[in-house]
Amino acid sequence: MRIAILAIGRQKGGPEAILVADYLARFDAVGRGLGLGPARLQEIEDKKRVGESRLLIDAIPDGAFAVALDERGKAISSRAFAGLICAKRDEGRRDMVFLVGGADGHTDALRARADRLLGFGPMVWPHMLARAMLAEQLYRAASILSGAPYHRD
Ligand SMILES: C[S@@+](CC[C@H](N)C(=O)[O-])C[C@H]1O[C@@H](n2cnc3c(N)ncnc32)[C@H](O)[C@@H]1O
Repeated sequence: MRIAILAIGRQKGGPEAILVADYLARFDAVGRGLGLGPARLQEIEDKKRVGESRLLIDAIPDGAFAVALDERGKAISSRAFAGLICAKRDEGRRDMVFLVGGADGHTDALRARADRLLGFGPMVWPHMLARAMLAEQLYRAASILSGAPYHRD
């Protein structure tokens, strides 16, 4: 199952970009044996929130399970997150995508389109940091599913 982070904004270099690239490469290395990956980051740019959310919706591949990252979303444990990815893979989904908004967040239309709203708690995180946190959780999920000792409860 292919994974994509569809994210508003472009980042040229910087610590968050290094973290995203590093964790997605680690995800691919562990996920290869699990039927997971490749994982990619697709950056999308627009200047208005409505336009941004529309571009994110349009970038969702047909049949993909879409998870919108949103501070209003439900927070789940890393093991539950791994379980969600595993369940979508086992359903035979070809794509799972994660939608990260810009400075103004997502529209109601995007939230309605998403199959799941995922929160990292009620605090608002910078969108570039949210990407990096998500990439780490993807790697952690793959490690959990592979039985590697990276994750400790
Ligand atoms: C700066 S935040 C947008 C905040 C905006 N006030 C809103 O209403 O969503 C940019 C993006 O980062 C992600 N993000 C920020 N904090 C988050 C959190 N606590 N949980 C999940 N995603 C978060 C979301 O994808 C959000 O659209």
